[in-house]
Amino acid sequence: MITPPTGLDSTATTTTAAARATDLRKVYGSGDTQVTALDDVTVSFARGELTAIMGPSGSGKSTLMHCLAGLDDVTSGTVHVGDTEITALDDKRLTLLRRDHVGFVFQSFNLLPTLTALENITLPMDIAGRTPDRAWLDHVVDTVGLRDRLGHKPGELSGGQQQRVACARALASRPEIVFADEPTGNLDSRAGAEVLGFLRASVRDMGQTVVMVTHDPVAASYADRVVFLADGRIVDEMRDPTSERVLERMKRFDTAGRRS
Ligand SMILES: Nc1ncnc2c1ncn2[C@@H]1O[C@H](COP(=O)(O)OP(=O)(O)OP(=O)(O)O)[C@@H](O)[C@H]1O
Repeated sequence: MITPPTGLDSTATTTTAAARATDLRKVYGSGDTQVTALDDVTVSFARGELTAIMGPSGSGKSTLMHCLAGLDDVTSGTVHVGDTEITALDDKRLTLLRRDHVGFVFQSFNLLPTLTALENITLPMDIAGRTPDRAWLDHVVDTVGLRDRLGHKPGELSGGQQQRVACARALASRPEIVFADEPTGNLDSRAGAEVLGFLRASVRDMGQTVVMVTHDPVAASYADRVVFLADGRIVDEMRDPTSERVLERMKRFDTAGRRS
């Protein structure tokens, strides 16, 4: 196994969660239009695990991920990435933390069309003025199976290959944690399975930590753990999920009300 990513600070212990939220509250708007998207959420994401976040539409999944990743501010409560309380950082430090310690995979790939696959993969590090660790980059490229596609532009790649480029980009700088927002939402089931297999492998073989929002019970079955949200609260969790058990649990939201 390749050495797992290191913590944000050299004193971090391996028992520290890769990310955690405590009493997290997020309220949008005010007065009549006020929406409580997150209602005192406390949750922790252990290192070296793939966690899926599931729940009905509007339950707060994206808001939770955005707050955990420092992409959205919080109304109250705290978020830590490794040992760093990101809710206490000013904008400049938060930007640096996101750049250096957090990886992102989006539903829409978010690749630059004029750059090759390899240039897309190394772009965040190029911007940060960091030299990629060659051995690590090779390992990532081989794991995603892109070696013979590195010179291709996104338009010359299939959707699944583009998403694998996006995964490689997220992992190339060995972030503390990777957040994936519906990473298979735009892919057919075969390409989706490839991307999920790769995310799984990055956890198993590289010790990576991945948190993924998904609507798909099959995608969730790749996770070590599923966290279920409803009405902005964590209402359940499941370890070693199967797609059948996840589907059953999701059906209870439909039939027995959101807080079942
Ligand atoms: N920028 C915003 N302004 C106002 N309300 C918002 C905003 N973003 C989200 N919300 C509201 O917060 C709640 C949670 O939204 P969120 O997008 O986190 O849910 P979700 O579970 O990710 O939904 P979906 O599965 O449909 O993507 C919803 O009621 C939504 O309408």
